[in-house]
Amino acid sequence: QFPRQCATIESLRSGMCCPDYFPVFGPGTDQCGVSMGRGRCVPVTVDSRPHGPQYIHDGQDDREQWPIRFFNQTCRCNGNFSGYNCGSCRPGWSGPTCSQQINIVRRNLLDLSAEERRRFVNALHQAKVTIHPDIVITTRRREEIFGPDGNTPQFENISIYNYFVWSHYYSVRKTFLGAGQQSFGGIDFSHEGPAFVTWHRYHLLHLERDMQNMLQDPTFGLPYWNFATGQNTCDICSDDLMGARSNFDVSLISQNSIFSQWRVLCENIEDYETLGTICNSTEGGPIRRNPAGNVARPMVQRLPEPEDVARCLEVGVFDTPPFYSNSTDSFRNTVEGYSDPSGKYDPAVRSLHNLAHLFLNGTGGQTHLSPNDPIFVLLHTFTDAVFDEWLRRYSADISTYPLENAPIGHNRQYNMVPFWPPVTNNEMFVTAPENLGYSYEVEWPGQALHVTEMITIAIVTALVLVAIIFAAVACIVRVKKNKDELHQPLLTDQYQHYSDDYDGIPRPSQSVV
Ligand SMILES: O=C1C=c2cc(C(=O)O)[nH]c2=CC1=O
Repeated sequence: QFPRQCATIESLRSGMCCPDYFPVFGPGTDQCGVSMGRGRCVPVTVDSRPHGPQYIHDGQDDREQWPIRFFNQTCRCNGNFSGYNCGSCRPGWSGPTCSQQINIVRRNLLDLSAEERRRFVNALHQAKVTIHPDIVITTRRREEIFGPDGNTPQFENISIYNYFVWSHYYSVRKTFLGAGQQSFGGIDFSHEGPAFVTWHRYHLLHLERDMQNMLQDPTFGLPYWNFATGQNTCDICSDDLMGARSNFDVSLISQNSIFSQWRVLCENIEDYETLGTICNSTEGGPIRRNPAGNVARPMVQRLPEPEDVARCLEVGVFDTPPFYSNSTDSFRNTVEGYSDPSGKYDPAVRSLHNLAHLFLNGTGGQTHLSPNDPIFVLLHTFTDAVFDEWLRRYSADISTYPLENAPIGHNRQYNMVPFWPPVTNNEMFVTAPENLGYSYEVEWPGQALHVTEMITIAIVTALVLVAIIFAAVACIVRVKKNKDELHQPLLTDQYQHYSDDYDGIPRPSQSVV
């Protein structure tokens, strides 16, 4: 969450986190790359608009008005420069002066060749075991951050992938209210509100960027898992991808997969909640996964259908009051999966993103743990692809993204917790190819038909058919009649009489034809 350079007593005491970019003349001489015009150190801007009624313990949580409890000065970078010291480029830009535009393609995992699959799995594993070069995590709440002796800052190193896991945990952890008191759970900075899509978008961008740097490959793109194919099986759970099922334990991953060796972070949730501690980088047990195996909840033994995605994309309003998990006719609540795919809120329903999580039935289905299962990455890139398609179809209409009164952390201008440098939800509400330098190689299912539409189409088709039959019959009758007329004898009775009488001499009452 914070740059290693800022994890010091001095930095915390001063509230300033503006690391040098290229300090030729000693520490503090090139804060934010100021000497080369990359950026400068400025006060942090925080969202101080009111939040919704769900959170009732103002003043008690370090994540309020993020990141002001830790730092109040940060780098603001110029142009396309970006990052904690303005040493990197904004998404979509690369090169030494960040002037080259780039586009990363995120592809369907199942479309990757055998070699591409192998490289992706290896890259994930490398991220799991490589210490993050820039970021450290806090392992205590702010009031305990100076350590027991008041002089030992409570930060830890963490691997690149484990930082991805930890940042999700930190965004969903409960508010500690004191020893002996129950922690407060009505708080979540990344789910059940409009920031669901923006937060997870940034979360993925961060991992993708970290992996690009680790691999020294600026073209590396995260693939996606289309979890809405109409099949109710985990089609990416094979040993060349996310790992098959173990033959020895239905809820473990096969030993032929490297992911069977992964160990999960943030398991000791009861400890964190009762002791007021924070998950650290210590790993625990293996990933558990039992797709479609939750016999106690048959509703989550299936995956979403392609029509569910098509229908969800027809919900044209981004979010609706109360901007929470009970919002109805809200695209965000529909793709998140608390509403049915047509947008109607129903407390008994789990669809799209939520259904895919619950289908995994194990580590990937528990919010504080879910990113430990690498399927999380692929499930969320697909969810982000749906969000991006929505942004394209509705011209990124932000008018229904609330500026205030959304659940805490979800207002439009709120800095997403726990990222550094500060980045607002607003900044992720843009079409990805044009603004963030990546796009999805994906085909969307056709427009879904509602039952009423299907009935209307059936009735209209039937009426048209009846009309065609009538017209055809009328046509046949008319043709037949015309034919009959043509076959009339050329000399009628009347003509015969006339010709019988005709002697070649015209008379006033007779005429020659
Ligand atoms: O990891 C997650 C697990 C989830 C379970 C639900 C649910 O609807 O019960 N939602 C989830 C979101 C997650 O991110």
